[in-house]
Amino acid sequence: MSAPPRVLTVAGSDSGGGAGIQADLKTMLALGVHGMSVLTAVTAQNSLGVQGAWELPVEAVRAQYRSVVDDIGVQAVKTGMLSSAELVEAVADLIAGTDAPAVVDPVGVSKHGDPLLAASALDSVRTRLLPVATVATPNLDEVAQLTGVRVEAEDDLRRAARAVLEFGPRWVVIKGGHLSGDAVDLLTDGSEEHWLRAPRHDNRHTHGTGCTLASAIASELAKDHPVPEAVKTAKSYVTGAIASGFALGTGIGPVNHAWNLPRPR
Ligand SMILES: Nc1ncnc2c1ncn2[C@@H]1O[C@H](COP(=O)(O)OP(=O)(O)O)[C@@H](O)[C@H]1O
Ligand SMILES: Cc1ncc(COP(=O)(O)OP(=O)(O)O)c(N)n1
Repeated sequence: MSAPPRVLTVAGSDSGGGAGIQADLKTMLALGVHGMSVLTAVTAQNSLGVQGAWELPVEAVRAQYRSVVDDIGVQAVKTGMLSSAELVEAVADLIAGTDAPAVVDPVGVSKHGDPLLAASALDSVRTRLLPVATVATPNLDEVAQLTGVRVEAEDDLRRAARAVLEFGPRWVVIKGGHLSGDAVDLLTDGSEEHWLRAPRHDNRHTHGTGCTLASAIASELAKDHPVPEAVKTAKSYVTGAIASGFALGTGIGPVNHAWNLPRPR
């Protein structure tokens, strides 16, 4: 049996299993690729928010990355919570030396408003990480933090995309998940535009949406699909996962990563 495409997530752990490394690996399994992980931080997290976060030393992050890439190899990399400027810069350098597409989810804060990136790391995201991204996937809060552009309506998405592209990613997906009405995202490389529209599901259990979309894009890129096709497939996957997100704990439950499998939960 031949090996499936290999995808590496460089991200933090969510003890509740809805976002972070756990969401990434579940997404990768559901989309038929071999998921691997470089842990950057550990969070104590549940349906109510983040109760604590601890960063790993930069040498532990580098060592995990080298172990995976030098022996097993990767067809795509995805980044999530990177926590500090030092980790952002180390990961940007590692990606720059890897011959594989990189999906950068510039995670800033969790859905509950808990910070997952130090304010002092924003400049490193702009100048070191975004330039090595094949696809960057900021949400509207991250767009505002990184560029100062405030998106209040679908009409603002194009301006937001241009502002992010100034930092050098090849493509950007501006996620309109925090607007009202249809869930509309804009994918563009500055010349092509793809508007990705899905019905908004009135389901409060949406923990992990951003991690899931970015990991799904990385999984499809690892299968050698072009960026627009990869993002469209990823959008359909995350939409299905949101439609069947379920209650866990007393707060916001996770999306359902298994919704597309032969025996969904
Ligand atoms: N209620 C919803 N119904 C359908 N799609 C949604 C909903 N909320 C978010 N999305 C979609 O989920 C993906 C992740 O977006 P978003 O939730 O904004 O990311 P993040 O988790 O980084 O804040 C996007 O494709 C967005 O359009
Ligand atoms: C460890 C960790 N990484 C990333 C996030 C943010 O995940 P996201 O998919 O944006 O989902 P929400 O937190 O917004 O529901 C996280 N919470 N934890």
